[in-house]
Amino acid sequence: MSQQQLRQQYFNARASQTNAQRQLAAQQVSEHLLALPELQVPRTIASYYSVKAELPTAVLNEQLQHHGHQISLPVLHPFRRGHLLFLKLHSQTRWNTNQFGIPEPQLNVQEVVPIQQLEIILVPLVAFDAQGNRLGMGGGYYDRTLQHWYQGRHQLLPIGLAYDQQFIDHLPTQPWDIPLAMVITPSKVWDFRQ
Ligand SMILES: Nc1nc2c(c(=O)[nH]1)N(C=O)[C@@H](CNc1ccc(C(=O)N[C@@H](CCC(=O)O)C(=O)O)cc1)CN2
Ligand SMILES: Nc1ncnc2c1ncn2[C@@H]1O[C@H](COP(=O)(O)OP(=O)(O)OP(=O)(O)O)[C@@H](O)[C@H]1O
Repeated sequence: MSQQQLRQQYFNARASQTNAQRQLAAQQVSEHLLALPELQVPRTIASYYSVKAELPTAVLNEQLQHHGHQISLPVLHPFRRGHLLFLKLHSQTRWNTNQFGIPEPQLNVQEVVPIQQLEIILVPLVAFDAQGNRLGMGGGYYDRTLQHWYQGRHQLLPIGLAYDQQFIDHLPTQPWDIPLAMVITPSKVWDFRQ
């Protein structure tokens, strides 16, 4: 099956969840995440603003903040095409909608969190496999973000958030794909680190 056919199939799997299933799944994923040893001290975390059929992050982001973690959200880079910036989320955050219809904090250099400072990055995905490979929306945004992390040697834990139905045994990989360290679903915490 082609990458595009896989994306369509798993896009449909994600979309088939009812609202009640989505909220329950988000709560279960949130509990697994907050229980990780890595989150027992305050962390600098990049999350995402969920849209459409994605695993909802609104409650999760609030709970993370409530536990003392600093949350930032992705913003499409104004001139580096295909790249993301991460901006702090707080009660005064002003919002824009990007070209994909996704809300993002208004660009303000003072709110930018350099990738090198991020400790954990929560990644949306369409499908993931048993090696931690990820199929995304096809923009390559997270591949580019994680590549920065790979090249610098700083610690960053990329964690995918997903429904159980997004699992596939084996995804075809591309040379630029960088595997996730973990994926959290309602029923399981997948840890792909040795
Ligand atoms: N919530 C969320 N934020 C995110 C991502 C994501 O996947 N989810 N991204 C992950 O990279 C980045 C944005 N990348 C994107 C890349 C492509 C499309 C896209 O092709 N959208 C289709 C609509 C798909 C649909 O039918 O819902 C489009 O605009 O035609 C969207 C986001 C950064 N922020
Ligand atoms: N590190 C990189 N450097 C240059 N180009 C890249 C890099 N990563 C990805 N790309 C380009 O981005 C395009 C989309 O990649 P891919 O289909 O793997 O995206 P994705 O991981 O599904 O999307 P996203 O991360 O936005 O959710 C590819 O065609 C590739 O050319």
